[in-house]
Amino acid sequence: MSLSSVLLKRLQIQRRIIAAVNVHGTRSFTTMEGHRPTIVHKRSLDILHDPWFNKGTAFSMTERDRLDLRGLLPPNVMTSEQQIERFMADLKRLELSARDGPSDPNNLAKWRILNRLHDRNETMYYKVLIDNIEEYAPVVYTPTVGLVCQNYSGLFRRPRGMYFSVEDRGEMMSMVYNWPADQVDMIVVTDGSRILGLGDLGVQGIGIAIGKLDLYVAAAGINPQRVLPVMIDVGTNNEKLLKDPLYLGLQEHRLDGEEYLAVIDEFMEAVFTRWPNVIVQFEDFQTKWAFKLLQRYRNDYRMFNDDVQGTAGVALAGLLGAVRAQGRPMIDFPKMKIVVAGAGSAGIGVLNAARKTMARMLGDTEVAFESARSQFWVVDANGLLTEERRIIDPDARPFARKVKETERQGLREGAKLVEVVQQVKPDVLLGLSAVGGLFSKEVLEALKGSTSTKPAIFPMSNPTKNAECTPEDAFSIVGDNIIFASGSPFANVDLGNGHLGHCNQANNMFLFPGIGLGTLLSGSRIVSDGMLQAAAECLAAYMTEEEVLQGIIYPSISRIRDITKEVAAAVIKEAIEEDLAEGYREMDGRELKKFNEEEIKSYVKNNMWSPEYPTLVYHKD
Ligand SMILES: NC(=O)C1=CN([C@@H]2O[C@H](COP(=O)(O)OP(=O)(O)OC[C@H]3O[C@@H](n4cnc5c(N)ncnc54)[C@H](O)[C@@H]3O)[C@@H](O)[C@H]2O)C=CC1
Ligand SMILES: CC(=O)C(=O)O
Ligand SMILES: [Mg+2]
Repeated sequence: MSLSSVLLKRLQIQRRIIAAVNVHGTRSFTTMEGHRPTIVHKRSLDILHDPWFNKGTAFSMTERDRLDLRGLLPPNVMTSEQQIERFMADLKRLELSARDGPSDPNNLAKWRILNRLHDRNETMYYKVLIDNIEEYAPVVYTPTVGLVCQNYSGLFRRPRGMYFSVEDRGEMMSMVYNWPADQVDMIVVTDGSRILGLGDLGVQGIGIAIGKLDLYVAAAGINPQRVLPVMIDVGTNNEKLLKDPLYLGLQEHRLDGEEYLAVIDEFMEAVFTRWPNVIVQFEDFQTKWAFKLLQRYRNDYRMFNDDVQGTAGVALAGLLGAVRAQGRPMIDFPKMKIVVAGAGSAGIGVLNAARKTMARMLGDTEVAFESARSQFWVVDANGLLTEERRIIDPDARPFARKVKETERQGLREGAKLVEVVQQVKPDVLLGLSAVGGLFSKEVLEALKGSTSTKPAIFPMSNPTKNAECTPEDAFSIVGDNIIFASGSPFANVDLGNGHLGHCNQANNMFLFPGIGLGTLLSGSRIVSDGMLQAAAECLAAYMTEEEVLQGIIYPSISRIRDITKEVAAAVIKEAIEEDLAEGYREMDGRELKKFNEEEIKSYVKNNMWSPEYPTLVYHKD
């Protein structure tokens, strides 16, 4: 063979590799692509400073030669296992030095160490997170992420994600091209106006978008090169931040009305123009805007609101679990008496979903829908919500109790939570109020009068300090025979009789990653109500009868990758049934529609990214 034909042959091979990589993106889906190398367009220090490609001391000698890395790393080549061993020893050192167990400053220090790893080597970061998800989800996600957001100005080192501000009006369409990835699958966007139960944290809310996307990678196997955390800075109404000289965001009051909508509209148009297949998750927008934005965009864009829709599905799964845990059939759900404390985006989302499900079980008629309404008592900052309330948020209005009903029950407009619990004797007491300790000793004492054989207590507010009660209080005051599920994680409680009181975590993390992944892989242009319902039902059915009877109504977080896979498959199946599935990449919509349940599950599994180092090959731009 002549030299020119050898060169030609090489060029052809190289083109084939590049074509394959262009189809599949720069980082391999290991399960789909085996050991196909990844083509990179940089070398030397640029590689080491790029967390997407960096492997640190794990670069092999041949790779070091190929990528001009010789001399830039210590000579000892390590395996990824050795690297993680070294890293974990560093992380664990904190625990050894904390005599009184993990405290807040300790968790912040852990977040810092993990964040530094995230900055320098993404593959290793996600391997650590996935392999130790139970231990570190509470650090990268709730509760510690709340503390991180509160302290973000001090913790900020390297930027992550994109920031769009009021000052960028008219520029967003071009700004999106500053992001280096040609493909983005998942955006989590916040305006920082209601971060967990911590209120308006302005630009510092970016931390929650980062934390949610960490779960997208760890639980749903979304490729970390294709996620984008976004902060839309329209100012803040947090007076402390407005005066703080170290604050990183715009120091002006929040934009409102049409001007605010114009900024969000511009952002949506820009991201969907550059990445038409992206999914946008709205996160922690104040209630005032959460519903309006959802209605504005949900029929035209691939988007959903996690606090309204994700939380609704997770709570619904828990409510159905609570029925099963009493040994009753699911069909008894419409008989449950439910007191909800909190009528914000999360509370109203849950109420709507639960009412619709009850109505469906009762025959799906208007009469059924009306009758389901009477199973709910809503208590907000002004007490029991009735039709006598002078100003009612339109989204909460359908849940205002009728005056006559209220009188019959010995209640009245504005009645206190404790009175409502005393009179109603509910099966479920659910908190989405963001008020820590709201389920006080008196409220829990009142719940002892519940007509349920196993009352359910759901203090769902985040982070931990905002939980409406602790499991210790719930079990010690109401008794051992309860179901407990909180938004942030708590350790199981020693009941002192050889038994443990099980603490479930009722958090939308069990749904949003699967909703996002399922929508992505189905290729549906919208996130339909049916897809969300399918996700909730999948979570509700995930726990076995035996587990549920023991009060275990949600999976342990160690199973989050598995439940996410199941949820994603359920979402795809529903998208197919609703004729919404258009396919994803090489998977044509028509092909997808032929899949049976098992085939859908393996399709999901095969498309989940795993943190393994690909072999890197340099190619000039
Ligand atoms: N576990 C989970 O997956 C989720 C938990 N959440 C949590 O839910 C909480 C609320 O979120 P949003 O609804 O968006 O907030 P929001 O601020 O819009 O709503 C709070 C609601 O609580 C009510 N409230 C305030 N004080 C009260 C009191 N003393 N008694 C009864 N109600 C009272 C307010 O009137 C309002 O209706 C936050 O802590 C958030 O972290 C939100 C989404 C998901
Ligand atoms: C979990 C969550 O989304 C929240 O607390 O806002
Ligand atoms: Mg949220």
